[in-house]
Amino acid sequence: MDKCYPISVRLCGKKCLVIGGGRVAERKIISLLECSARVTVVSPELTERLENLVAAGHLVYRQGEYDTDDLQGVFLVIGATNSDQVNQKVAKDCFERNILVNVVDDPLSGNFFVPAQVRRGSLSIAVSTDGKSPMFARRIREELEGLYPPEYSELVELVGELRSKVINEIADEQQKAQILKQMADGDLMQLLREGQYDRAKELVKDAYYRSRG
Ligand SMILES: C[C@@]1(CC(=O)O)C2=NC(=C\c3[nH]c(c(CCC(=O)O)c3CC(=O)O)Cc3[nH]c(c(CC(=O)O)c3CCC(=O)O)/C=C3\N/C(=C\2)[C@@H](CCC(=O)O)[C@]3(C)CC(=O)O)/[C@H]1CCC(=O)O
Ligand SMILES: NC(=O)c1ccc[n+]([C@@H]2O[C@H](COP(=O)([O-])OP(=O)(O)OC[C@H]3O[C@@H](n4cnc5c(N)ncnc54)[C@H](O)[C@@H]3O)[C@@H](O)[C@H]2O)c1
Repeated sequence: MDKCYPISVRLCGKKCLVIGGGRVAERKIISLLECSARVTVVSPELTERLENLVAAGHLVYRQGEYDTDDLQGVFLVIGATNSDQVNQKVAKDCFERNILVNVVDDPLSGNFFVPAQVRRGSLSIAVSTDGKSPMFARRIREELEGLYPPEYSELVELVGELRSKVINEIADEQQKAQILKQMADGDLMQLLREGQYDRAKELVKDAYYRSRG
């Protein structure tokens, strides 16, 4: 198979459609909602958690079986029914309309996979085996969770904030590049490996304030 092209897609406000309302659909819907997508689910029935999300107004529900008309104005689709035939039809309809589609029971019939991921605020680490072994992806994700604990979230925010300042405040291109490099240099990674998060933050701030005199 050809290599997949990894991207991070912004789904804020985008209309996403999930076909099927079972366990797998639930997992995918929750991660779409976390990315502020506008999600519609089409299924004869829903899990209890999905019912609660509908009742709370976080999710639009069309009760019934998949129909091609459901694809109108949709940016991304997940085919998550337990019927291979229905999932295949969803994939075919999406291909004809150039819509992004993920098929949960037959990876190669869609045009994207959903990777296992570690989220630390704006830092995301995605693991995919191109559908070859979801369990292997899960195991690697679990290992990465230990290597990149929640403290990384604050650090990434801090680096992002100071990076914007450097870009706005410093005109000299060479000096700019040098400070940005210092803000993420070898010592920083060593401190992080040792779990010294406060000292790591100080190092980043120092690199910035030294540059400002
Ligand atoms: C990463 C994660 C994200 C998510 O789903 O949101 C995800 N699967 C996860 C878990 C998981 N899935 C399965 C098991 C049971 C053990 C096993 O079978 O290995 C476990 C383990 C568990 O549950 O812990 C069963 C399974 N999965 C797929 C099939 C169909 C097939 O392979 O044909 C079957 C067999 C169904 C059956 O017939 O029973 C297919 C896909 N699953 C994918 C993603 C995509 C490929 C990702 C990649 O490139 O590696 C892909 C292609 C579709 C897609 O893009 O969604 C999530 C990690 C959660 C985490 O991080 O903990
Ligand atoms: N991608 C993954 O990570 C992964 C993991 C486990 C299983 N799977 C596969 O995913 C599929 C779904 O698994 P599940 O545990 O969520 O199944 P499930 O039986 O819990 O849910 C299936 C849902 O699809 C709905 N549905 C059936 N026909 C429909 C139609 N015509 N239109 C709309 N909705 C319809 C059902 O009402 C139900 O809500 C299975 O085929 C399973 O083999 C994938």
